[in-house]
Amino acid sequence: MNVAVETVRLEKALYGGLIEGTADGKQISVSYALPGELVEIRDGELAAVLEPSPARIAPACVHFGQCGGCQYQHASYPTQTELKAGILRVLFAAEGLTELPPIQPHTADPWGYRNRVRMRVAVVAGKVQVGYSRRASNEFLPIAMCPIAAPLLWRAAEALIRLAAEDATCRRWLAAATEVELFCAPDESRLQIGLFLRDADTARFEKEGFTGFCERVKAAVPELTGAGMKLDPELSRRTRKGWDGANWGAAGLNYDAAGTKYWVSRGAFFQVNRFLVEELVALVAAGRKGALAWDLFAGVGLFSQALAAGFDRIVAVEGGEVAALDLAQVERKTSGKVQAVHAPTLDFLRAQVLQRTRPELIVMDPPRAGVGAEGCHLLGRLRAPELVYVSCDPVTLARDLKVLTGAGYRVDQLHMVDLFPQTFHMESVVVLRFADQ
Ligand SMILES: C[S@@+](CC[C@H](N)C(=O)[O-])C[C@H]1O[C@@H](n2cnc3c(N)ncnc32)[C@H](O)[C@@H]1O
Repeated sequence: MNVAVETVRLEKALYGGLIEGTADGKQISVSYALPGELVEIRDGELAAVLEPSPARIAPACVHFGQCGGCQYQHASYPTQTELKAGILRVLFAAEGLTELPPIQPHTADPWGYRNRVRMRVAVVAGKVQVGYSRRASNEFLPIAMCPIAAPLLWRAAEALIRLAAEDATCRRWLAAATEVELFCAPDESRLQIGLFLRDADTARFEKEGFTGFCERVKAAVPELTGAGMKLDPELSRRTRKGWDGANWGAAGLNYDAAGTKYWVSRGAFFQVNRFLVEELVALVAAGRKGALAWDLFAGVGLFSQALAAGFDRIVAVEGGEVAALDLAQVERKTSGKVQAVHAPTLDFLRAQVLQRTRPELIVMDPPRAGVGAEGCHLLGRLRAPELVYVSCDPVTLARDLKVLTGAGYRVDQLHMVDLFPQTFHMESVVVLRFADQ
């Protein structure tokens, strides 16, 4: 068998975790390396680091390199943020965006930061295990630690494994699950569990027993305040067997951040980094004032509620079912100052362009797909004095910024908020102003 071995001096970080260099005139890239390193690559994998970077450190997790979750644990934390800022600049430049303000990094403790994890559940050699997907595959990887998760989340995961080994009811429930989602308050005082089941019939049959399962978990993890179970969404889609599932205790949790209590129902989106939510909110609200602001892709109203301090009225648009219900509660709580609209952002924008509405501020925080070309063109026609674009995907962000700058906006501030340390993911906050302002 021919084994391809190459010795390469690596030069630059690519989005996704790969580091690229040139060997024999061709570009070659590899994971778990760093710019400046001389490495040996065998069949596309890092085989040896011949000259390590001074930024290389020992990874903290025993699963690093096998687990699909983290890509940067081998890099010192300051290096991780430099790599991300560099990648952002390269992605912007690829869209012709070169005359930009400096990127301001925002960081916090890079460990134990996740308030939510979604783990796979599988029975391996007769034992219930939790884990993630193995890197670049769909194979189940059982795990014994997850140092980026809040300690309570991993303690709860360990309790579930233990209960499955000791207790027949717990074993039945967990053996029927494909995934478990654990979500906690920022101070780890409260925990929510969501179980996703592989088998609708078992789930229906067992519905009565769910309370018993939750009570056993509560005895082991006193922070548990609520739990729910439903059919795995993927399975439910494929088999078209929709089912409501069962619930125990509170239907969500009050998440205290930036001086506000946010009600987050089980299953609704909430920012995942418990140490940086306040900083993110501060960057978006930043003392901004006016008569009307829009919060597009509003979730449970994280930014809307902060904007309520400075604006007379906030229109918050959310497309997801669960978050939209929470947002409707925010409308009641703020006596209508925050107006909740349950609609896709594009439908909302199309209608507003016709009505020629012009808010002073538009905040938008889309999922990875970004705002998209039509949305950006509509924003161009609206000519809002200020846009704050919060993005979790720098590729779609760069694509959208190209359209927005082409439509008359200019980039005023660029922030890289490192919501996802140890991974290649990054959050960006871009402040844009309409060019005639
Ligand atoms: C990244 S989250 C941001 C939520 C919120 N801004 C926050 O910080 O908590 C994106 C939100 O957009 C919603 N969403 C996704 N696609 C949408 C669409 N086409 N129109 C409106 N909302 C959408 C999701 O349900 C989710 O709540």
